Amino acid sequence: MTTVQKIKEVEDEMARTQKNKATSYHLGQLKAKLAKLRRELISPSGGGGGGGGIGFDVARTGVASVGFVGFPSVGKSTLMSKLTGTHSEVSEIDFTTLTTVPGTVKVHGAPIQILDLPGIIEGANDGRGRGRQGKYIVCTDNIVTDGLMLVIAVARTCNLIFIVLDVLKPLGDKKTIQSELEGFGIRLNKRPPAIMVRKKDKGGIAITNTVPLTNIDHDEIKAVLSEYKLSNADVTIREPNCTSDDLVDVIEGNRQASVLPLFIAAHTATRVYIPALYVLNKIDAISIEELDLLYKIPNSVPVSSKEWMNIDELIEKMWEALQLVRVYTKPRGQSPDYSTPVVLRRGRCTVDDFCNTIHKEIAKQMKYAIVWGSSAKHARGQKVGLDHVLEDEDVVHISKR
Ligand SMILES: Nc1nc2c(ncn2[C@@H]2O[C@H](COP(=O)(O)OP(=O)(O)OP(=O)(O)O)[C@@H](O)[C@H]2O)c(=O)[nH]1
Ligand SMILES: [K+]
Ligand SMILES: [Mg+2]
Repeated sequence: MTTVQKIKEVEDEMARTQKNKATSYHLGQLKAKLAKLRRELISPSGGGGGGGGIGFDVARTGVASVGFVGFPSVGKSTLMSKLTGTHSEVSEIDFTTLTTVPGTVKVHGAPIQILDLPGIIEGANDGRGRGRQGKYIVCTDNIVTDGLMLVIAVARTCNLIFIVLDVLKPLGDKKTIQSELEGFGIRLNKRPPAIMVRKKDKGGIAITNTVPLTNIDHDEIKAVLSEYKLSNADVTIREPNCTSDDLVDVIEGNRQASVLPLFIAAHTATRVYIPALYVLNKIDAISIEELDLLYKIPNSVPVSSKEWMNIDELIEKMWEALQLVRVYTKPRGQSPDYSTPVVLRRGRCTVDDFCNTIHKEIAKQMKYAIVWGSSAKHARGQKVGLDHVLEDEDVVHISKR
């Protein structure tokens, strides 16, 4: 049986099983099994097609990347071509784009890589998906690429995902795409669950919760743990409305950190937490009243790629979601260089990060730095060390020994 067939079997069994007290242990086991099988599918050795080939290893440029994910013909390539000036084939025929097409757009001085991707579809039996594992296959010349695996593999490495939707098609598509990505460890607009699992040598399973357990019970927790062969562990749950999926995420997320005791902090290994924007395309084809309703969808931006409507708002939202920090260099006795900012990411924007981005020797040579801008205490500039956290549009002078 292939991994895909095994996944299908577990999914079917989960669909057949009603959630109640008597089944919660069994459901917990199934959840964990499913997570393990999906991981197998995306790992290079898993034979799922996730391990490379055309389009998987695009040269990465720019300071951050945005991947375009959506069903066929929603207008991904139209948007990408117009944003970046790079040609990516457009047509009304589905599956026009067959591989990753990179382009670059400069936003507020920072080059951002845009990755146009093939359309993905749900389900197998509509005659379009053919080949290896039955699902989501795109064929080019003699090369067979597993389209979904390509999209998943590239999307996992992006700093932001645009889920592109066609406003003329049912917006339920949003849910479908989200759950496809979720199934492969991509968490959109979420943070790692506040759950800690600490492995011990003995003492069995001890569960502590600082919030009420509304969506998971002790049986289900134990079932998930036993699937991962954890028979002695302390589990601390601070996540409100924690589910067995959250628990699986945390355990899967830490799978590779085999050092004991095992402190399980997510956002490692197989779970990735990526911000997403829902780009509602083709608004040129709907009425103002319909447009008003669209504005109520969270994290969404209605646009028309073809008619270049509301693209400014899209670029601004993209900029905010990327959380980039531009820092301008000021050489001694000269004015700051505003033309080429050093671009850092929020959370990794200390003076040390700034130095290392320029050259790995600079931090060693630095005596102190002077910072002007919102992170500085005074307008005349503040003398700081390597630990100082910079803000967007700060100006920095590095004084060397
Ligand atoms: N009315 C309207 N049509 C659009 C818009 N954007 C794209 N289209 C049309 O939608 C069709 C599909 O556009 P593509 O850019 O090829 O779509 P895609 O999502 O890249 O498609 P695949 O690569 O096949 O997945 C084309 O006929 C475009 O001209 C838009 O904003 N408004
Ligand atoms: K198309
Ligand atoms: Mg396309």
